[in-house]
Amino acid sequence: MKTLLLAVHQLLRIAVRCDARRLTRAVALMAVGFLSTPLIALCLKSLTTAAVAHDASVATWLALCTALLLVLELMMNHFAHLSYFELGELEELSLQNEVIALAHGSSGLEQFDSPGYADTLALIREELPRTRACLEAVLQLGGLVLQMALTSVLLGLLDPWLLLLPLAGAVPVVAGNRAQLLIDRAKELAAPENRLGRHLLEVATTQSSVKEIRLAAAEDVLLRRHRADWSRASRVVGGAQLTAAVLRAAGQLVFAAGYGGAIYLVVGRAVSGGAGLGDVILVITLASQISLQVSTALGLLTALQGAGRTMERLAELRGPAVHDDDALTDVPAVLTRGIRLENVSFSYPGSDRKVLDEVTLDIPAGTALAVVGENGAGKSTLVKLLCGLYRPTSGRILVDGADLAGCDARQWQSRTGTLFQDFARLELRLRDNIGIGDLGRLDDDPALHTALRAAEAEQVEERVPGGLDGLLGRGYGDGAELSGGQWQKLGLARALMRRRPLMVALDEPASALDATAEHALFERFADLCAGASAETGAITLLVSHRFSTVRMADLIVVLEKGRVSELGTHAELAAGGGLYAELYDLQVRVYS
Ligand SMILES: Nc1ncnc2c1ncn2[C@@H]1O[C@H](COP(=O)(O)OP(=O)(O)OP(=O)(O)O)[C@@H](O)[C@H]1O
Repeated sequence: MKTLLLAVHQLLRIAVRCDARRLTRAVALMAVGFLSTPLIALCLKSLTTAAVAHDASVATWLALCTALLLVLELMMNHFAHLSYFELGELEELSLQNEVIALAHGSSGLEQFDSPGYADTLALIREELPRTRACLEAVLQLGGLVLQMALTSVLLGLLDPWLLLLPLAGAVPVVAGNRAQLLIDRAKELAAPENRLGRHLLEVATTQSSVKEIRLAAAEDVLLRRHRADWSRASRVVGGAQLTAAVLRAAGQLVFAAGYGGAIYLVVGRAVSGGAGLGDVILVITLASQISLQVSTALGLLTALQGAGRTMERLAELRGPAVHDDDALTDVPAVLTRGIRLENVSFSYPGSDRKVLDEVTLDIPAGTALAVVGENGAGKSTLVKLLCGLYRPTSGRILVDGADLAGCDARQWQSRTGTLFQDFARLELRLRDNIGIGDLGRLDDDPALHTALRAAEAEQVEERVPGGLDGLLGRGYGDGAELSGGQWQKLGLARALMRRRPLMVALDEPASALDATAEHALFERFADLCAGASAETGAITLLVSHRFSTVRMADLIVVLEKGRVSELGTHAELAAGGGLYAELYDLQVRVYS
């Protein structure tokens, strides 16, 4: 019941916010349409009585009234639909906007590491299109309540015992409600299997993975796993569906008994002379209407119960608001001292394993710092912490002496340009791919071209029909397909769009580039870093496994199992005989 009321409240609230006048018109039209139905039964009763009494003129008027009410019953819902169907679409849009806002409501990423959060988000995404029809369900349910109230009055006036009939009608509604709860709970239990099933389907059918799956002939393995996951999920949901069907049938049996009892009562009174033929017609008509009302209400409640669950899930997403609400300090306009990591340790949410362990590191303003280390050493994690996407589990990150945890993270992020190792391939216009790096300059073609040049990506633009306004990828349209290296260059151009950055962090920016492109990129890049450093004292952070690039940095830090094992210039570390020297020698030998 709470879930249902939540759905009704939220859907009406959003509709009022979207267009209160249109909603009022729809409610009025629906009310007229729904109230017509029991009035038809009343007219039929009087019509029968007039006909039995051979009163032709009253019978004629009543026949006209019945016809008019029938027209109202049929037409009002149709006109109401014209008012509320667009409202339903606006509701869905408003909820979609809220989901996007919630997913990005925090500057951090912690919530995305929780499997519960992922499940909730996946379920909401799946259910949202269904909310479009839910405003109609709320209005119809309101109409049914009015209809039921008028029906009860008419039955009660005839015989107070007949008031039991609408009560019997409530039994299948309550049973249906319970049944739906059982199904919802089962769906939640099966959510992880369903999520895995959907993911396997995606893995097996998306272009990026399909070639390797085919070469490995792994489709059978995936199919078997997919089938096993779905059948585990459907066993859980199937069991609940069966119990729910039994519950619903029991509720409907109670109503059928009430229906038979009411007709038996009024026919018995007619036989004994206590009621007229018109009364029998009234009860039979109203009882049939109640039967229809009950089955309609069951369908509507099911839809609204689902919408209520979606609203509850949205409330869950609103719940874990992540640490953006404290009094925040501004980030400095320019870096004078630099960034200091002070005993920084970090474990990902839900894990005790320290990915970074007591890292202490001074990065003076204007420094180009390279971070090296073996796979899994914690390099990308360090970048994410420096971007304010995660907070250290313990220790502090100081930006010119101010704790990053106390700074306005969004402001800090707006002063950092970052290319992640798993950079986004935005299957949108070329312009969006770069312009998202500085939304204020999305339509500033010269700025976009400068970023493209800086990332050595001018040729990518030439390759895209329509240039900056051309579509990339086949996500939703027939866009240009790019190579991995070309996508990476766009990611870099995006990172370089930031104006007056305080930190530019590039995580493996050349992993998909050929040697010539890499060399050209770093020559251009060194100039850019020098410019940014002179302007704002910006720090450049480069994560790379390629020592030809790393050696150009002012300072190099080596991470080993989340700890700083070496720190110095290339010359110092190469002569130091540690892991850096070992990896550097190995790479020089391999390439020579
Ligand atoms: N979102 C996450 N949740 C839990 N653990 C994670 C997450 N991301 C990374 N890790 C773990 O943290 C450790 C460090 O990962 P990270 O990506 O920082 O390493 P890296 O040094 O950048 O490695 P590579 O050179 O392979 O890119 C790894 O053991 C990884 O499994």
